[in-house]
Amino acid sequence: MSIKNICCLGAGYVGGPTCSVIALKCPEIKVTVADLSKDRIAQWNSEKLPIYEPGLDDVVRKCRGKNLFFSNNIEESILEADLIFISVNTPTKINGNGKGRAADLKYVEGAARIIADVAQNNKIVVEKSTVPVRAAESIANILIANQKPGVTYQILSNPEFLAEGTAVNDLLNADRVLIGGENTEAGREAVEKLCSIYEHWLPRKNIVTMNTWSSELSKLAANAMLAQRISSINSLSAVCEATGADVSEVARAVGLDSRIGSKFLQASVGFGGSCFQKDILNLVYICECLNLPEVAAYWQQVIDMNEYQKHRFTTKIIESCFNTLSGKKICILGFAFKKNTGDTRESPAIHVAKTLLDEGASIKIYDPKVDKEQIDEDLTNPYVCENPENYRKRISIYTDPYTASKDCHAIVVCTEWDEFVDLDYKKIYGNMMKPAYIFDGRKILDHQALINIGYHVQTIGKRL
Ligand SMILES: NC(=O)c1ccc[n+]([C@@H]2O[C@H](COP(=O)([O-])OP(=O)(O)OC[C@H]3O[C@@H](n4cnc5c(N)ncnc54)[C@H](O)[C@@H]3O)[C@@H](O)[C@H]2O)c1
Ligand SMILES: O=c1ccn([C@@H]2O[C@H](COP(=O)(O)OP(=O)(O)O[C@H]3O[C@H](CO)[C@@H](O)[C@H](O)[C@H]3O)[C@@H](O)[C@H]2O)c(=O)[nH]1
Repeated sequence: MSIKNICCLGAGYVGGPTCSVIALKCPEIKVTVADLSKDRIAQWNSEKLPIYEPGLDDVVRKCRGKNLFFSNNIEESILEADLIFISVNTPTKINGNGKGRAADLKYVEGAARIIADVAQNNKIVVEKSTVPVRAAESIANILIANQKPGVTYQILSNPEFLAEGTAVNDLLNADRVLIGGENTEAGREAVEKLCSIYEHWLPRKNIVTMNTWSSELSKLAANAMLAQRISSINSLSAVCEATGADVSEVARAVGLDSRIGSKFLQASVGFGGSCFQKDILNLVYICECLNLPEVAAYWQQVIDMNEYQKHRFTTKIIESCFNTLSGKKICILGFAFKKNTGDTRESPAIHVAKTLLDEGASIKIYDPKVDKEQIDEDLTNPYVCENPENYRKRISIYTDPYTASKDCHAIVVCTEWDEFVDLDYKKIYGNMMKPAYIFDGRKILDHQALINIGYHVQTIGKRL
């Protein structure tokens, strides 16, 4: 029997867009995205979705209320479903064993327990969250230990590779879909059923099936290798600054080798986002637990290089501004971890803002998609600052870049939003303190044009 009813536990950056695209491409399947959070579900059911993703509004508008539903009724959604995606968050543990490195599987476990409690008939349970290798075994253990008579489960691994800011396009045109399952008749049958969903819009050759543990590890490996490229080019950006080479030219030359390729070689203030750091730390932890310390140290270096890059960038700002920021006003352009998203998780802008605040500066922030409340939460939570009021009185948030930069000593570009490229930098210069500095952490501006206006310009991987 083919899949008629899908439920997804977790209406976040993955569950929401993934299920919206499934609903769009599989009109005969009822798709319900269920979440514990009342606020999040209310937003999914409103005109303003909880996440900003280009193209997502259209997809949701086409399907919502027809075959796509967002609900807090988790039990009912599970009861009705033939196939259940677990798409809950798997953050880095903040307490206990593996603190600061291991993935916290409490939400995955919670989801498995609800399924075990509620299920009355056979279910295919699909691990979509990014998890440590062999997590599917833990899910299976919970389900089997609580199994009701006549109910059977198949657990599949189906990691998600979408990137924020391009999620809809990534889902519609996925390079590959991975599906890991058991090599038994029932396992292969479950894999086929999941394949048939993706085959509504992707060619079969893009759907790769493998054993469950390979599928789980491939997700961590893909993120580790993508982040490794960024850390590699960022490490070379330091060499460029010290020698007079230009990292964009080096990246172009290296990327033209078809064995290397040109993607993910953009030097920057450092990578951010909810995945790279978390997933590499998870990989490092797994390697340590497997008694592979050399492998753990190898991947840890990708994170260390990212920290070094963020630190190098903020040090450059402080040193350029006569080694003191006390009483100075600095404008931060961009707070999201990359363009075309409002997500700020692990954004390098948080590191930049914190360092500038700790140096005594006042900061004026503009980002086209990040809410004021989010910035306040990011900069005043206990992991970032000890005295929120001391920070708050020196943070202001603006809805346009011209007011944000007025009377500032420096502008720091933290996110590569397209609109920052075409600002009227002459007008901005006129309203800034002199000497006026620009620190381009994303290498998106026309540096020579800025120098001609009168700015002091610094960027990554190039001496100006
Ligand atoms: N964000 C990305 O771009 C991305 C891409 C690929 C993979 N991933 C992985 O996908 C997973 C989800 O990431 P995300 O960014 O969507 O997280 P998120 O925090 O945006 O969303 C997770 C949602 O799960 C909900 N939730 C937690 N426990 C639940 C339960 N028992 N039942 C129902 N809902 C529950 C939370 O309330 C939250 O709304 C993570 O493992 C992440 O590593 C993320
Ligand atoms: O050449 C580059 C490419 C990216 N970045 C930065 O790296 C971070 C991550 O960017 P990106 O990978 O595009 O976005 P994510 O949404 O974090 O997506 C990554 O993490 C997801 C979650 O696991 C995976 O599904 C995706 O395949 C993987 O690309 C951002 O801060 C980017 O600015 C650079 O600095 N230089």
